[in-house]
Amino acid sequence: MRYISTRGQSPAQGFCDILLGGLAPDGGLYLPESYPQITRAELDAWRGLSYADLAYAILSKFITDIPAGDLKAICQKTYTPQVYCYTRAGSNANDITPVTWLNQNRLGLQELSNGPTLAFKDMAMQLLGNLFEYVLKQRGESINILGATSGDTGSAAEYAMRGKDGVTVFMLSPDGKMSAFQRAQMYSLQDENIYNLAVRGMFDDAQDIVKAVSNDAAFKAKYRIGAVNSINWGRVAAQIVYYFQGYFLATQHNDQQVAFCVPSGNFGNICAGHIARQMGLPIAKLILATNENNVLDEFFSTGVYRPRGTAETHVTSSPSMDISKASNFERFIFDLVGRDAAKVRELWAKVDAGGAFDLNGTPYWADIAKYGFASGSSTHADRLNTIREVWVQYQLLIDTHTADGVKVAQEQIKLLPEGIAMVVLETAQPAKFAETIQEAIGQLPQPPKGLEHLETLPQRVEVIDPDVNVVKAFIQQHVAV
Ligand SMILES: Cc1ncc(COP(=O)(O)O)c(C=O)c1O
Ligand SMILES: N[C@@H](CCOP(=O)(O)O)C(=O)O
Repeated sequence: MRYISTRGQSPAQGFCDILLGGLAPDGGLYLPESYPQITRAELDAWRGLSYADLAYAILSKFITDIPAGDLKAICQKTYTPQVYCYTRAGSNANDITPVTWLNQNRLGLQELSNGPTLAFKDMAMQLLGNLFEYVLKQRGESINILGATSGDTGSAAEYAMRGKDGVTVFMLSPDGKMSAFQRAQMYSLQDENIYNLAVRGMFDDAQDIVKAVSNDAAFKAKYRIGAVNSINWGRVAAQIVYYFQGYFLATQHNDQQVAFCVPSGNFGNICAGHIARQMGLPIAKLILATNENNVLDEFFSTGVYRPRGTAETHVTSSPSMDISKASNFERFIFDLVGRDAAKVRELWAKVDAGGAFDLNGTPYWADIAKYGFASGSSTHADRLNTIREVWVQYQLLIDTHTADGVKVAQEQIKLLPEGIAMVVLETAQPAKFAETIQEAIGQLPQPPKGLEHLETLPQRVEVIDPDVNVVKAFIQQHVAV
């Protein structure tokens, strides 16, 4: 399998090369030359596989430059109930991402946050850590990861990479915008290969810095800069797997369809759902849920994509989705415009200059329905109501991001044909957002065993201005060349 850039001006490369490289040299994002198509016989054969075997079956279609035995061993090592151990009481830990039904097999929650940092990022990041280690060892190389987080990618990456030979992590986070638990998860790590930099700004400022560094070819090569955000195709590829698993757990046979509702910010999670659907997984609808930062809901409702600046980006109680410039959205638009890279370049010339684009009235917009998207958004009040309602009605505690998903799913389920189940992706555990949970139900969530004292540990973080040169200088000081 070869990978091409959404901007069309970089040579096609194999998986292991793009795994270490992140952004394409032309500033675009990598995608497979074409999506593998799943036959009905394959879908039938995959029903009932363990998560690790399913991951291997799917990922081996995308990763053709790692020997089959090695890739299988990496999947087996990654997807175990020991790694994904924070399962909800009563759920089957062997499913890795179990589905809990709220409403008679109609509305379900797929638990994606049972990994070490209690968010869905662990689903892909644990695999990425093992893939990095494998590829770097094969090549005798090292890598310096530069990432941006709004709360969950950072800790997931740091837990996946801590102590790994040849890997150093520089993680940018928005100063003061994450929850106390999220800050403690990252900043309490004392490992020598982990550096936390809190940027005076929002996530989008941090992500812009990551992209600017990645677009400086000479710096990137000299300091061996790699990516762990979902701009890295490896992240998206690994996320495809749980859509298949969710489908199998939510249905009895492969003639059925499922709708997924996905709490969204950077468009990485739902992008994986889009690709699963393009591969032939019977997904009736992909429903995108945003918080008050509703740029993506605006696009799917109007055809206008208008990323917003820091001043227009709200600090909300689902902070990991406080994103106004969704990097993965470019991958979807590449497909929507018929994989016309020149068109993507034209649209992103506007976006990169701080502008917007409007596809309404174009042939692309006329085609949008065939991709199966719907969308909605949620507010702080909605979030509190949803958390309270799910707690009172079902005795289940959900986090603030999942609550955004449940709120939108409840609106959209009315539009689905009977017999199609709606699965909301549960993207984090409530313990990460204790303050809002207390506001919603009047009591604090119970932190998982072993994590009760996390917030009392000493923290190590450097606060910096949102300036690419400051970040480059920091890397130069801490990396030997
Ligand atoms: C808990 C949680 N939910 C939802 C999202 C949104 O996912 P994505 O950015 O892939 O759209 C994030 C961050 O990405 C997150 O951390
Ligand atoms: N919500 C994310 C933001 C980064 O998203 P990514 O999936 O592109 O890494 C976070 O929690 O950090």
